[in-house]
Amino acid sequence: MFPEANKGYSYDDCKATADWLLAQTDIQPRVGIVCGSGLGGLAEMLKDQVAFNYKDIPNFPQSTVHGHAGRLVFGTLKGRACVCMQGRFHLYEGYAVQRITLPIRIFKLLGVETVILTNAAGGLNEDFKVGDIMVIKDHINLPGFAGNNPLVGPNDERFGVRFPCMSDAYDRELQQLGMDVGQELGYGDFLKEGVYCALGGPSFETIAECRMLHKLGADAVGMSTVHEVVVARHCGMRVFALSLITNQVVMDYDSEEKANHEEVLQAGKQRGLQMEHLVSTMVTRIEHNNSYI
Ligand SMILES: O=P(O)(O)O[C@H]1O[C@H](CO)[C@@H](O)[C@H]1O
Ligand SMILES: Nc1nc2[nH]cnc2c(=O)[nH]1
Repeated sequence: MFPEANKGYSYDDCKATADWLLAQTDIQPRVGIVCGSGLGGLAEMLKDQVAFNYKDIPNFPQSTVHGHAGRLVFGTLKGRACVCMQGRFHLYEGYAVQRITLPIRIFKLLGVETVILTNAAGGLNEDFKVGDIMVIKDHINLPGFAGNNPLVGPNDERFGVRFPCMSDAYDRELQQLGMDVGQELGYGDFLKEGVYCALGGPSFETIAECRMLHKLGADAVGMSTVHEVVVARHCGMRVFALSLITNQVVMDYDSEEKANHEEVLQAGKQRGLQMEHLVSTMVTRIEHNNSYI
């Protein structure tokens, strides 16, 4: 049964990688961060860095997408111990969904309690503009509808239960904290909340697909994050996630606009600093026992 679903992704495989990492750093991270396309600058903010190239980490996949550096960085943000993925993995790179999410299980075994994810996404909500930052309140996992869920395969109870709840996937207190911190930083004009929908990619959406996703209740569309969130929640970590709206999707047959990865990276450059500031301020407000200050 499930011949491929557990190859290299077992509890013992994850533990071996986590132990290998812990043996090489004194930093015991409580917060794990995943950086989206063009948003890896956040990792540079970490002090006392101990960094690993993905290619040097046993059992780790490799980054293949421009804008994803492929480094795992341990360090501190204003004294809080963190680990940061400077580059994530996507279904369209050809990895099994269990492999894409392997680092999230490694986060858990490193002692991470809270996961913060960022991504670049297309805006479906007509009220959104390029450069808006969306606090994700929920998601639609379209690959999951078709059975492409990272929890497919034998369930290891050491990670979590067979049928995990997802109605509380995005921690409500952290969402509130994100909105409060955003307001404090003066980001009110471009801070939004909404539902993120993931597709497999790598092709961007057709006009009909965008119209359909909008009708389904999605505010932003991308090709990542939801798999990581499912795995993080399965093993009991709290989740906070942000989308940077890097482009407005095309909904109109008269439009000449064409989505492309360069504009996605460009928007990341323009709003990257504020995203980094929002995330780093949040980190300083999360206590190690997962309450907030
Ligand atoms: O979700 P992240 O990794 O931010 O990347 C987003 O940007 C890329 C498309 O430009 C896709 O990979 C999409 O998912
Ligand atoms: N699927 C998808 N991913 C994105 N990532 C950044 N922009 C987009 C978009 O418009 N569609």
